[in-house]
Amino acid sequence: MTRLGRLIDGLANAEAEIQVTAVAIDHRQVTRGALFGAFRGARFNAEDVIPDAIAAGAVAVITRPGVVVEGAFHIEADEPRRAFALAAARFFDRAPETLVAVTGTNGKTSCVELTRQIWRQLGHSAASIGTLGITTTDEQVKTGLTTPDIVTFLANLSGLSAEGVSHVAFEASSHGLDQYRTEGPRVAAAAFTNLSRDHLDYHLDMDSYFAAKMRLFDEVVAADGAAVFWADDEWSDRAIGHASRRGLRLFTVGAAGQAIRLLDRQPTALGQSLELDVATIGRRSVNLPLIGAYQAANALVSAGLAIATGADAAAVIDALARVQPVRGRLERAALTRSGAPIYIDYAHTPDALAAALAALRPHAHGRLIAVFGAGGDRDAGKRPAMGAEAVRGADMVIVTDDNPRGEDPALIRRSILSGAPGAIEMADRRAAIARAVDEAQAGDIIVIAGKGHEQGQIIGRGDAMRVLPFDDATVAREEAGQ
Ligand SMILES: CC(=O)N[C@H]1[C@@H](OP(=O)(O)OP(=O)(O)OC[C@H]2O[C@@H](n3ccc(=O)[nH]c3=O)[C@H](O)[C@@H]2O)O[C@H](CO)[C@@H](O)[C@@H]1O[C@H](C)C(=O)N[C@@H](C)C(=O)N[C@H](CCC(=O)O)C(=O)O
Ligand SMILES: Nc1ncnc2c1ncn2[C@@H]1O[C@H](COP(=O)(O)OP(=O)(O)OP(=O)(O)O)[C@@H](O)[C@H]1O
Ligand SMILES: N[C@H](CCC[C@H](N)C(=O)O)C(=O)O
Ligand SMILES: [Mg+2]
Repeated sequence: MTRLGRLIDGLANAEAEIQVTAVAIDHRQVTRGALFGAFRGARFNAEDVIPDAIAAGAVAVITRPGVVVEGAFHIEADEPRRAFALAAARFFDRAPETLVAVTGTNGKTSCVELTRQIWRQLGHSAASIGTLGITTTDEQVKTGLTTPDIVTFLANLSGLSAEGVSHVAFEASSHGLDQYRTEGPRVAAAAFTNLSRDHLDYHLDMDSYFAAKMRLFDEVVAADGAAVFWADDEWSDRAIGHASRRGLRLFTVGAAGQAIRLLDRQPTALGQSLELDVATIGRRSVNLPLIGAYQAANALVSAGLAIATGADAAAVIDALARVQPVRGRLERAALTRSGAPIYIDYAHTPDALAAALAALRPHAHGRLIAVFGAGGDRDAGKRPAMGAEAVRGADMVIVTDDNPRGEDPALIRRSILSGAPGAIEMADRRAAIARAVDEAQAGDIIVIAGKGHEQGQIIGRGDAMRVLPFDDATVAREEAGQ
């Protein structure tokens, strides 16, 4: 319980004394004494249910200007989601001391997980929040979204802090940034991995998509904070420009990086050796136990985040030699009877597919066989480009289903196939995996992309939506006879 005056500045005496017992953004979760944020969304307009929220006990309501609120104190704000987030952050009060955020089209989950692992090796109590859920040393709890809604986010940060977690890395998705899902607590450092086509169903064009991500550097990270950039992406310089204009401390990593320069990278059987030039400590060699250029990039961004928030650079670089693979990201799940390894990867964009195939290519003495699809009710324009990257990077391509949601799966496959001449179509994902297993010879590699850690196929939308249990790694093992 707290005074409204502690959550919102500049209130008159009477309003400042209103007692607030909870914060909510869904009218079905409003309890007596709640501060309610009523927002217009893509599917629902919560402004229509303000009377219900007040009947349920809301004592104050934040909305955009001009909305009618009767029977509770009304706070009008041009950016109501932001105003609510800032008030809610004060309500929850406590958050881990060191909070860092990662944005970018691909690599967010990998980076928050690797950053958590590095911190843990350095002896900190650390957690990550993102697509995999909330991960601590002891457990993983699912949230359903990459960036949870603001109330879930703040409540979890408060809970983690109460459990003694001092360091948290979280994924800032473009949807999350656009909807102010992570405002409020002090973010000490923010990182950018890369930008390529995804989510244009929501953001409409690449410039708007980029702009949504740049809010992380323009507004969310603390003014005296740090910004870590993968320097080798075609969008990196523009992103760095945002951080420079804000006066953030810059840490660039990669072949063009200043803080950690990647001098050389050589694949080894189970990983890769990296030659680095690290600011303040000089040249270092490290054996990273993860394969592929993209995983080296994510490891360096994660190292950058740890160093930028005060960790000892030499200890951080040493920690890279002991990181564990990230679930569903180039995870080696099974071996076929003919001896071909089967990898599971979460590539669901054209760029990610290219990166995953490039990562595996040096390890394939024979053919690279790719099995993948594309999600329904998501950016449709990426589908032919995913097909094109698959036929460019693999020797055999099998197009199948991946969460068709409310769309006709045959049309999704047809769209992918329009960019993938010569690809095989197999609607049923298990049958597609079985076909790949059947085809693979010794020396070949199979990659099953798009679902990574996911545990189901999402079919239908709205009330008709169902999730059929499906785990690529389990099916791969079963079809390989393991
Ligand atoms: C497009 C999108 O991002 N939608 C998310 C967003 O919706 P929205 O704000 O438009 O909400 P809405 O459902 O229209 O409702 C508007 C408001 O009314 C409230 N409400 C709603 C219903 C009701 O009965 N009463 C009520 O008060 C809601 O709490 C909300 O505040 O906020 C909702 C509540 O937090 C989310 O559930 C919803 O996620 C949908 C299900 C979703 O699929 N989101 C995906 C696309 C997403 O966010 N993905 C990103 C990136 C993925 C990645 O690349 O990793 C992610 O961060 O996960
Ligand atoms: N740095 C990178 N560069 C290019 N591709 C990458 C990079 N990191 C990851 N990928 C590809 O993207 C896939 C997803 O990686 P990850 O889950 O870390 O990204 P994400 O940004 O969290 O994705 P999402 O938007 O779904 O949350 C990987 O399986 C890989 O195929
Ligand atoms: N976070 C991403 C995951 C996509 C994974 C893929 N399996 C799909 O369903 O499209 C999204 O919601 O767009
Ligand atoms: Mg993610």
